[in-house]
This record gives sequence, C-alpha cells and structure tokens, in this order.
Amino acid sequence: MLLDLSGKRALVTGIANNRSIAWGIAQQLHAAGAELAVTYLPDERGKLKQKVEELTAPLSPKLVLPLDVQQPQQITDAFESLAAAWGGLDILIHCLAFAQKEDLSGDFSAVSVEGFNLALDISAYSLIALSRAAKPLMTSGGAIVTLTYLGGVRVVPNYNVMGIAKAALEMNVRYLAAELGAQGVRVNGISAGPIRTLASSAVGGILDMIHHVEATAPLRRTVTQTEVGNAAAFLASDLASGITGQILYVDSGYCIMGI
Ligand SMILES: NC(=O)c1ccc[n+]([C@@H]2O[C@H](COP(=O)([O-])OP(=O)(O)OC[C@H]3O[C@@H](n4cnc5c(N)ncnc54)[C@H](O)[C@@H]3O)[C@@H](O)[C@H]2O)c1
Repeated sequence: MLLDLSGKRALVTGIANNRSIAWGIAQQLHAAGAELAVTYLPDERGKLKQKVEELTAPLSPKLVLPLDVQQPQQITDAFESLAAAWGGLDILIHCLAFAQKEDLSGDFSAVSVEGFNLALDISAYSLIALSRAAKPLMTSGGAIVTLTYLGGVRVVPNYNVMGIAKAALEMNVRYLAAELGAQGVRVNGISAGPIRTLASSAVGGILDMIHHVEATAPLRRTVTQTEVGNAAAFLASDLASGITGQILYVDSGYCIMGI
C-alpha cells in the first residue's frame, strides 16, 4: 500500500505563514491527494486572512475559515461550514499553541494563573473542543493529529508553562483516542524537534536549543516542516490504521540521547 489520501477531506488549523509547521503539513497532505480546508486566526485588520488565503491558494482549499479556539461560536460555525461543504471530515490537524511571551522565559514559578489558564486553554483544551466538534462529522472513521514537544515530558529551559500545556495535550491524545477509537477515529501526536517559527521565536533561547540539537541529535541537524508534514500525512493515512493514542517523535532522534 502506498501513501494515498485521495478522497480524504482534511481540516488544517494553525497556518500563520510559510514557516508554520501547519503549512508543511498542508502541503504534504495535498501532495498525497487530500482535499483541504484551512483556518486562520482572525485579526481586526484581516491581515492573517489575506496571508493564509494567498499562501494556500496553490493548494486550492475548499474553505478558508476564521477560527479562534477561544471563541466557541467560531468552532461551531467552522464545523457547520465543513458539514455544509463536505458532509463529513476524515482528517483534523491541530497545529496551534499560545502562551504569553513573559511566561516563556525566566522562573517557571513566576507564571500567573491567568497566564497558565491562557496557555492551557489555547494549547491543550482546544484539542478537546475541536475533536468534539469533529466527532459527528467523522462518521466513517478518521484521524486527528496534534503537535507537541519534548518540553511536555522533560524540563526544557524557558519552555515553562508550555511544557505543562504539552503534558496536558499529550494526555488529551490518549483520552480522546480511547473514546473515539470506538467509531474508528485515531488520535495521535507528533513531537517535533525545534524549528524556527513565529510561535517558537517567543520561547527564550530557541536558537540555542536548535544549535544544541544540531550538535547532539543522532542526525546532527534539526527537522524541517516538510519532514513533520510527511509524518502527519502518514499518521493521517490508512498506512497508520493500527496506530492510535501515540506520540511519534520527529526530532532527528534527539530524545534518545542521555547527554
Ligand atoms: N516550532 C517548533 O519548534 C515546534 C516544536 C514542536 C511542536 N511545535 C508545535 O507546533 C504547533 C505549531 O506551531 P509553529 O511552531 O508552527 O508556530 P506558528 O506560529 O506558525 O503556529 C502557531 C499557530 O497557532 C495559531 N494560534 C494561536 N492562538 C490561536 C487561537 N486562539 N486560535 C486559533 N489559532 C491560534 C497561530 O495563528 C498560528 O497559526 C504548536 O502546537 C507548537 O507548539 C512547534
């Protein structure tokens, strides 16, 4: 069997620009034959809408939808639009996270309850909310893939509150997999190595992290958006039909190293 997503309908969240991991994923899903719908985070001046529309135009997405995961009505509206356009959904890519910049450096214990709740809401709870909305559309099975990082299982300097959010996200993967498996929906996470993006630039010392990976990972380099995209396409495909509730490390092997 070859990797083939033709006939599959995929919603990709989290594209902000051409560095976004979600953009790498969208391109690889498209290359494998999937039909796409994408979301953007609405802003007052409509800049992100325009950016995401222009960037994704070559992939001819069926829908380009506004989606701020902190706005329950936007989640409802987005999935109603999907239901109207497609009548179902096969693949959901959850590729978004946020924490305040001040909570991504310095003392971990300094995080405020507001900063904690914000990071957990956007970065972890959102997977539950989107999966719940996708559930009635994934009537003939499906695949949900989210993005996590090693800082959710080990202490990585400055990752701080986002590490807690990723720990929650990874447990969400397991609970959702257990629930949704009964209807043939698989839920998995990809733990990606550090990549320079808008989100990662908010993490204190991200360049040092990347250089450390380049010096110590078995492959002596960090990963690309395309490599993460390929892994996402695999997990979303029937080739991964026996895999659910797992975290797949796409990190040049960094996580196996002891020092
Ligand atoms: N870049 C890395 O080194 C790295 C490594 C491992 C995991 N990840 C994870 O990959 C995912 C994508 O991040 P990225 O690095 O591609 O950065 P990115 O900045 O390109 O993507 C983050 C996305 O989150 C979206 N977002 C933020 N708040 C939102 C909200 N309230 N509602 C909807 N969308 C919202 C942004 O619009 C953006 O598209 C994140 O979950 C991140 O934690 C990144």
